[in-house]
Amino acid sequence: MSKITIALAADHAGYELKDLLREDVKALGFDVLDLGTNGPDRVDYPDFGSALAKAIQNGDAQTGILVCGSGIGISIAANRHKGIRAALCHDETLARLSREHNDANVLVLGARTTGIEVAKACLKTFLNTEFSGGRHQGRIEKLG
Ligand SMILES: O=C(CO)[C@H](O)[C@H](O)[C@H](O)COP(=O)(O)O
Repeated sequence: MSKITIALAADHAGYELKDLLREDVKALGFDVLDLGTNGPDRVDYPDFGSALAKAIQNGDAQTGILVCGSGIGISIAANRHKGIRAALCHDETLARLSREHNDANVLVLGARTTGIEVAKACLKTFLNTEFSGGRHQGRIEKLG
């Protein structure tokens, strides 16, 4: 069976946290698709949120991690794409619920709002939590 690929992307505000999380993703045994950005030069978060959403839509990755300054702009960008359920999470409870109830396929973090240890905990919980299905399944389907 082929390994699950996790795509990561960030803007200039989020690339350092993205790079830290990339190592955690690898350590958990997943393949990684890093879509940048890779330095502090200013870039536009819609470009990176959209690139990651397209990578999931076309099957290059099954799950995504997005980071911008607040997490808000890059969430909006990703969620404009059909089939993408990007969840901006500020703690482990939200990361768990985003998987159990919303079957989120993209975890979004704000590098300027969330500390490194909380971000790492959110990542681990997100990747280790299954969708609960049941009453939540029909709600997911209504999202399109
Ligand atoms: O947080 C963001 C969008 O919601 C982005 O990271 C932007 O960088 C943020 O809007 C701040 O922009 P700046 O160019 O870094 O001042």
